[in-house]
Amino acid sequence: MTLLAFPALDEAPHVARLAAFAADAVAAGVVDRALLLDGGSRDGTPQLAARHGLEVVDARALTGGRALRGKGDAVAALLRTTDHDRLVLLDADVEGLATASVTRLLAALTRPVALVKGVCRRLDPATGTVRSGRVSELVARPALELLGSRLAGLRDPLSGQVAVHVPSVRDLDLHPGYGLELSMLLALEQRHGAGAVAEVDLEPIAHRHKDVDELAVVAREVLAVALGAAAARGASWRPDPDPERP
Ligand SMILES: O=c1ccn([C@@H]2O[C@H](COP(=O)(O)OP(=O)(O)O)[C@@H](O)[C@H]2O)c(=O)[nH]1
Ligand SMILES: O=C(O)[C@@H](COP(=O)(O)O)O[C@H]1O[C@H](CO)[C@@H](O)[C@H](O)[C@H]1O
Repeated sequence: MTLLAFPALDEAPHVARLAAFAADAVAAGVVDRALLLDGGSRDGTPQLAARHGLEVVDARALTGGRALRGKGDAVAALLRTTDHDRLVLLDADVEGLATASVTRLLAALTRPVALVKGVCRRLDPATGTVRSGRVSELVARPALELLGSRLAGLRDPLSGQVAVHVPSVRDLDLHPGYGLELSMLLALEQRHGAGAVAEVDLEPIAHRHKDVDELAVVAREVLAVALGAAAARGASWRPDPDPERP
């Protein structure tokens, strides 16, 4: 059984689109259930979703009322409590995807793959060019390279558009905030090898772009995961300082 969830914190402007997306995906039989995973919105997101007929799960109810520490905390709570064996996550603010994107993610979720990352090329409306996310380019991929991870070859390591095999990821040690994506990659690689992760191309997307101050918070949390992984490798581990240079 397959669940589609939109992790959302204060995403009211996107709710009508998400409700229509969810209805289409269920009607097409691509997923069995779809819901908005609310992380404690204060802008009326859950109420608006309910009015549009989109099921809402308050992530705080999944943690016994404990305050949430971020997206990773909400997603981990859903992973621990769902009885669906496949979960598709799509960021609530990402526009440009279609039901076919979900189909493509799920089609690649066959053993030994436990996590399929959707490559989300950002469409820059000003120039018409596409690129990956800034934290992916500047923090996550360099960190994966320095850690010697085979996953450094991923094109969009921090993509929030993913399909996962729930039993393979539900007890992984996941970062409670924006480090969720990198922590899931590294924990899966450690347990099952890099072959547990696959990537598929999705449509070019548009989403809200944080300014540098906001993005620094994301980068810090992603870096915290990388530093934790480095520490776990022990004193004998040394990064190759110039892995890319001739
Ligand atoms: O505490 C949080 C923070 C973010 N999000 C959601 O996680 C997704 C990705 O977050 P955001 O857009 O802030 O990250 P970005 O993609 O801009 O780095 C979005 O759907 C957010 O609404 C969440 O559910 N809980
Ligand atoms: O990669 C990134 O730099 C950020 C921001 O992307 P942009 O440079 O604003 O397109 O977005 C990603 O990282 C977040 C934190 O892990 C994820 O939650 C997003 O889904 C992902 O798109």
